[in-house]
Amino acid sequence: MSSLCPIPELSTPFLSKTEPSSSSKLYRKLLLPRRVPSFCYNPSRPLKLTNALYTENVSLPKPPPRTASEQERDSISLLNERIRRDYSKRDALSIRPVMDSDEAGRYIQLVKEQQQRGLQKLKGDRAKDGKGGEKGFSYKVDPYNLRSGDYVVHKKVGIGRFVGIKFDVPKGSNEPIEYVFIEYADGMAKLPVKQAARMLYRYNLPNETKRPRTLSKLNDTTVWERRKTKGKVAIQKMVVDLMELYLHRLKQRRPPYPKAPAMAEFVAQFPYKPTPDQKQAFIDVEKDLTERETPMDRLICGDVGFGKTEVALRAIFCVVSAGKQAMVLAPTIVLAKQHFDVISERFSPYPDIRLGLLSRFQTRSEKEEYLDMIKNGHLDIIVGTHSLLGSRVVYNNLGLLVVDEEQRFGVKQKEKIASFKTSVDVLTLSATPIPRTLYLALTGFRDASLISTPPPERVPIRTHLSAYSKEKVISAIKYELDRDGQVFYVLPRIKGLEEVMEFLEQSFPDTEIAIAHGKQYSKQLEDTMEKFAQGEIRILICTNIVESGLDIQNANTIIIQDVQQFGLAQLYQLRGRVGRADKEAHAYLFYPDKSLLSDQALERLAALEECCELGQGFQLAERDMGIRGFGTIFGEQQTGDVGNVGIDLFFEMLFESLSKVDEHRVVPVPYQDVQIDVNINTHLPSDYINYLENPMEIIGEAEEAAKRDMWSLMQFAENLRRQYGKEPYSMEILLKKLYVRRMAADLGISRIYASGKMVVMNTNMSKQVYKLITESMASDIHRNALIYEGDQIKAELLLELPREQLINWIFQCLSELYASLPALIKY
Ligand SMILES: Nc1ncnc2c1ncn2[C@@H]1O[C@H](COP(=O)(O)OP(=O)(O)OP(=O)(O)O)[C@@H](O)[C@H]1O
Repeated sequence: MSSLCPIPELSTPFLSKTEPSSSSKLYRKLLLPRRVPSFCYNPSRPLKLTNALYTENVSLPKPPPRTASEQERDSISLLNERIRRDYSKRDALSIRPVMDSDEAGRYIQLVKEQQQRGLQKLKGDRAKDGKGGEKGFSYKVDPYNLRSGDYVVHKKVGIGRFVGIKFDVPKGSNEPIEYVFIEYADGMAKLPVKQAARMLYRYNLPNETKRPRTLSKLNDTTVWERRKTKGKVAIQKMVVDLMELYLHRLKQRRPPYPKAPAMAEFVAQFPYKPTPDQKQAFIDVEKDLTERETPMDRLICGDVGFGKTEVALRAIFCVVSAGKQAMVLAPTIVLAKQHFDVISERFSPYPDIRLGLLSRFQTRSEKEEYLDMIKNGHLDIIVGTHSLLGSRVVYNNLGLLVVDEEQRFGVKQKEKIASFKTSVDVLTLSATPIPRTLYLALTGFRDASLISTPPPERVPIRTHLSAYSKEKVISAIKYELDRDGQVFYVLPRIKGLEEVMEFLEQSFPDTEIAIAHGKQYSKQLEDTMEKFAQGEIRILICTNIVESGLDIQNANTIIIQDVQQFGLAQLYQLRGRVGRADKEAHAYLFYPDKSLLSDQALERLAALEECCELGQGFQLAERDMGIRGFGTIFGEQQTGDVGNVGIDLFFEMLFESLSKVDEHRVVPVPYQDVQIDVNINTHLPSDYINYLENPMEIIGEAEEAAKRDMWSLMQFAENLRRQYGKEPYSMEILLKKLYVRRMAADLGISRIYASGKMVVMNTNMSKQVYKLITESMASDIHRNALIYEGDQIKAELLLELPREQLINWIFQCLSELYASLPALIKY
């Protein structure tokens, strides 16, 4: 038997303890050659050291393989893995705890007030609406608008399939009333129509036919409840990430820009009268730059062609006038070229402002020259694609980054863009319109300016919906070519493009026609697009790759074949390709044959035809846009959670979560103030102590790591295991106690003690937070044992547990509570 050796405890003296036999295998590792120097965890450089350990991994003594049961019961590893997952996600978002709770409290209040103003405006809008009804999003369905087969969501029961509406006689009456019949996995439900209108949500967007994984069960709603909770927590996490990013950004500092004296002149050179939304956006951006001390991170959101560019140009002028550089980032070289041309033109009266376009079509030496000019500050405005984000591009004095269509960049590039946000001002332009409702609800979370009205002289696009006919295609194209315009011809698939090409080449033999689709080599595609932009190609036969981006004022006819295969939002975006100047534009929507379309599809298309007024189509597609807009604002968090609960409930939960952001806040307790009154007196086996070499130091470092934060503690435990193998039971309990204290501190629990079968945790946690946390707990065992009473969380156990088992129980219970922490604001 191992001899036992007392070690100074963390807070209580060690107790002699015999190791359980199951862990005796673990001691085999003690026979392995020892690593010299001994465990070298350096509390002042924990991250660096971990990396070093990672890379040195090969030279470490390998712990003996662990049995399945050892692995299974290793709750520390499970917790560590989860923490690592959560942290790496937060790391990618550059979220770091940066403020104390008072400071955070003030910011949260600020965000809350801004949001309240947004919601107030929304109410005002509704009043203006005159009907008192909701404009924009309305969550509930009108049962009479449902089609047999549509998926619906009942908040209490879950996802079912709508069958129909029929008269039936309710119990205890002989008057038949109308019922909505819904099929569930285990039977049919009927709901009086009035009730259905209150209780039902749609699962899909109007023209989507996504199938849910399963239908819910009428007689067992537990699965549905779980899904709903999962959805709620996921949404809550997104909101918190957004909030934390915002708080983080508000901490950054830079001196405000001086108001450029030449600005008035620059403004006067804009040839148009700005729309009211543009005016507001100009004011917003100017305030961000010249009045605020935090770098700007503003989104300019508006439909294609609504005049976002001028907002960016004025920001550039302000920054460049102060002697700083501005970078304009576009997702493709064609768009970069487009921006370059516009900027060159607008800045032509200012020859001192030097402008460059970095493109991969440049020769190596040209590129080198450009890079040198950027580095030496000889270029003031640099336009280009993601190549501008590369490490070879060294800026001299970068002040502003303008990003066009950020959602079209890759993950790595977005991360790079995010990293700029802490030091330079960033203006993001997005052509994904955000529904006003969503925008207002999000006010306070992200700075955005909405341009929702088109420039005045824009002429509505004339939309023509009909069955496909070659004659109609020819006459539409002929009309456009005769007025020297250009034509987009869009098909839903690559297959079929060639066939259209043949037909058009025969009909218009002297016209330059080309094909563009996403599977082409990028060089070929960009060449084609460039030629189309230059007017060399007159007809572009393409897939929906033209859906966003291109601004070709001379292309004013778009033909969309097999229109039934496109989503409403897609059609809306596609149609927006044309009508970007003051010429009347035409959109021809062709379906193959009426008999092949469902009534429903036809009705929806007809709605698109009727909504030809500018902005009206937008209203029609608003809900659909909501999801994209949401992605734009949130940086495309996975909206996979939509599938769990359906679209309408998702948005309802989102709005609820947004409006309750300050309620979901946990104020951590300083680690030193947390009292764990469960006396564990353990002795570590002497073999292990000998093996550790410097056990007292290691224990001290463990405590230091726990004091610092969860990440450090996790790293400490992982390093310990990597170096010395899985610890013996007594050390595991010791570590668990540290974890318990750390988790308690983060959860706002100041004291944990046991009194008979009762475990009591004193906490500052609010009831709402407690509810959110416990609802999302994975195991019923812990959840069912917990009760919230004022400032205490209590658990009644079945029997009084021995102290080590009690620590195990508390460790498990807190680990589960801790899993919800990412969904909470933690300052
Ligand atoms: N207030 C205005 N009145 C009339 N025309 C305007 C106005 N503002 C901008 N324009 C013109 O409208 C056209 C489209 O504007 P702009 O390119 O800025 O749109 P955008 O919102 O940036 O679109 P995209 O998403 O394609 O980049 C340009 O030719 C621009 O000069």
